[in-house]
Amino acid sequence: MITPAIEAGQLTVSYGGRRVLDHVSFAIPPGSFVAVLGGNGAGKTSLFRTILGLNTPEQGHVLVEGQRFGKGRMPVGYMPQMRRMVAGQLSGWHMVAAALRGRVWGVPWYSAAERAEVNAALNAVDAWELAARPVMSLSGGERQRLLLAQALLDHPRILLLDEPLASLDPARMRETTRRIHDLARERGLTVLFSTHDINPLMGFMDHVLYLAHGKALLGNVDEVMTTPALTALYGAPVEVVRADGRLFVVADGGADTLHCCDCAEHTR
Ligand SMILES: Nc1ncnc2c1ncn2[C@@H]1O[C@H](COP(=O)(O)OP(=O)(O)OP(=O)(O)O)[C@@H](O)[C@H]1O
Repeated sequence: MITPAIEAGQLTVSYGGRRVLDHVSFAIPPGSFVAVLGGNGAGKTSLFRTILGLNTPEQGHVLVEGQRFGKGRMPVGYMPQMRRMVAGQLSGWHMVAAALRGRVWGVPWYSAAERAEVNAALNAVDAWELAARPVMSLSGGERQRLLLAQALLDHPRILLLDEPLASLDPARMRETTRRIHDLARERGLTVLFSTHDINPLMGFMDHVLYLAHGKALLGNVDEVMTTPALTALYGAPVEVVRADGRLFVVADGGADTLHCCDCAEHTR
């Protein structure tokens, strides 16, 4: 049997007794491109942080290529949500370089191999022109590219990307998704890609991992994005609507769009 890239077994994550993930189990096949969906507070970031070993599960486990985190070097690149990013006078190049493994903050010397690795990561996301610019002068989309370059350092086999489409306009969402998809296919990477809008990922993702009310459902788009499947997951009536070739998940009553088009670009 092929070892899953990521496997959760009865995974339970709580904060102060409040369960965010409640006995969640799934197995992500290696090399797959997975959209991680769910409304605000559904637990997407918590899941990523648990995979990275930054949260300790209350119960259950999560395995990366069959191992618990901390057992040897983990092949995982992480792109955090941009709102957690601290921008400053640092140039784009130095911001990416700061994420090199084993770097001591503030030490300005880089080996030739480290410089080559940073340059390669910047080139891979087409961000070479951002290398000399102060991060604080960059647009949201440009900062996203630097965060993605950071995640590519150290040759990961798995990428955890936390809302890489936040703050992008609709055309850029599609372009960014395509860039990540093509890069992942070229390198054989497994990608977990959290987003509030599934539509820019249409045609790119292999699976959807949908989180709601502490539970998770993994499958392909046609299995997960159905009214019965999501109603069962939420434990309350929701409707999956297709309109103009786009997918919407709407709570019963119509007013509350749970994800997709709750992003600023689509609610204006
Ligand atoms: N360190 C923490 N301490 C206490 N509660 C936390 C902590 N981290 C997250 N939470 C809570 O856990 C829940 C899940 O948060 P999480 O950030 O994982 O959700 P998310 O799906 O990524 O949300 P969003 O789409 O809004 O980014 C939220 O209610 C959040 O307030």
